[in-house]
Amino acid sequence: MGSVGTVICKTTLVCAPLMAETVEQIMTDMYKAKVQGADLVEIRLDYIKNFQPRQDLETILKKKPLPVLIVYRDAHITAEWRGQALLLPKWEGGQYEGDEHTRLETLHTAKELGADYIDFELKVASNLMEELKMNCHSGSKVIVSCYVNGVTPLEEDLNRLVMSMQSTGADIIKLVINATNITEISRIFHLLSHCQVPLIAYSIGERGLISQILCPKFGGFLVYGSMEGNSVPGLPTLENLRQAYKVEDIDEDTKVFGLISKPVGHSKGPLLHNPTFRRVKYNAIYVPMFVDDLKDFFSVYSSPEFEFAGFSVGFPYKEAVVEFCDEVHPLAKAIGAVNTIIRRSSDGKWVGYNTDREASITAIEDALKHRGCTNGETSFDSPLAGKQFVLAGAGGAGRALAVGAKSRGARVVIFDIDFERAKTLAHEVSGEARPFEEVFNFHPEKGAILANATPLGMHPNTDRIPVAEVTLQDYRLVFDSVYTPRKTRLLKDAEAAGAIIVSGVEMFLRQAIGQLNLFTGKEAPEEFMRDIILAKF
Ligand SMILES: O=C1C[C@@](O)(C(=O)O)C[C@@H](O)[C@@H]1O
Repeated sequence: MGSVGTVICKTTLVCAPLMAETVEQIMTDMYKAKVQGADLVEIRLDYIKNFQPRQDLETILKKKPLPVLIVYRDAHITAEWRGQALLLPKWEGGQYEGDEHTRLETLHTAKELGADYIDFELKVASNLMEELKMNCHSGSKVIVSCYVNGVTPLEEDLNRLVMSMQSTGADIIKLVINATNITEISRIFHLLSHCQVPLIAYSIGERGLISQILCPKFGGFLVYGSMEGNSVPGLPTLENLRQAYKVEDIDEDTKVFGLISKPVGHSKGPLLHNPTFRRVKYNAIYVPMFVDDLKDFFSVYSSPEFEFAGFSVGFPYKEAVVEFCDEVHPLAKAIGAVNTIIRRSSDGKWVGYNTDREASITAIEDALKHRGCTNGETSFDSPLAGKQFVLAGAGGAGRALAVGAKSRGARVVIFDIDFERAKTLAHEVSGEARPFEEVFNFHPEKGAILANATPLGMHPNTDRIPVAEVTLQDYRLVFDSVYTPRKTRLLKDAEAAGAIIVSGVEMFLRQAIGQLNLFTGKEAPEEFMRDIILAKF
């Protein structure tokens, strides 16, 4: 798709919205935004207290270290699109309570004083355009903006809306939606690829994040990034745009990979995969994809026009995603869970893999070996052989652990809140399922291994552990597949009880190494990836 559209902008700009209450603070923030990598700033005049239009604009525009986009939002502004009230999203919401004439006069003054861009809402733009164009001796560009806060219009309706915005004679168009499903973002990608005028188009919120990060691939005019310490909900930070995603390096040929999960914001995948792609000189980007419905997601994004090249699959989709793969690697099939999908370049088919199994089991084995817990005569025997392996959670991650432990000769005991699910998995690994109610009274064999594959312990449930604390002393090793936080409460308690502990970070790193090999077809730089993990966690 990136290749078929009319790509207007060669380089997408990064813009920091500033909402300070004093002109002094705006000046300070402008310099900070520049240091943090912004190409321009959007200044919200309506946030300035005791605003003196001409005087304050002169101060701001005379000394600006970066190009400036001026916005002056009315507190009551709504626009009409097909009879539906269009309200502003919160961070874009206006503060100005005065009369409309003064507001528009102020925007004209900003233009006259040399603001680089001025934003007019669609509702007022049509009447103003003639006047603005006649008065075009200043170099300011006019942005005509519109915010759709209700249901995202269908593609034809969005096209019509963009055309009506275009017909105002705007230099640049800005359209903001509030997507309730990631599939709605595909409409933004279409618009960005095909619009004849420079376009700023994105959705706010967690489901909309990809519209912002991938905007350079589809030729968007600018992307917003919030400043450090000033983060705006639903916007990426300047730091992430510049350092993790390096949006300046994204072009229409950049391959898109993403993590399909819900929730997704906790993942450290983008911080690990993106620098690694650059390290191995692979033109790709890895983004969080907040997915509500796998069927909808694949029905829209399987289309080759979006050029999505592969996915990591996280909680809670590792088992359900199997049916959306055209082929599944035998190992993943045996596990019944997929955490990696790639689009095979020869035929465009989705092929599913599992890199969790080896990642988790080798992390546990290496920790045991490191502490001298070998088993059997030769170093080829797994230290897990013959051990009791107690597993909490029989979902996607639990399946990988159970099948892995069984392959190493361990005896698996499974707890899951869903007893049927525990029984099914136990049957597959010739293990034993126990009702969840028993988990807090369950006393393992001395020297057993405990693995948590439930989300307990992960934010926001950081205080919870999946077994009774008193039983922890019986375990030789405790593993937690949760990796945010690095040391969960389970691991802290287990360490205090004398067990060897293995953090989910180790599994996370190893599964990502396996994924990177599959994503790029190149050998993953393991030391480089390990160093990132050490620095970022
Ligand atoms: O379990 C995990 C973690 C993960 O979901 C993440 O949070 O980045 C990514 C998955 O590939 C992996 O199997």
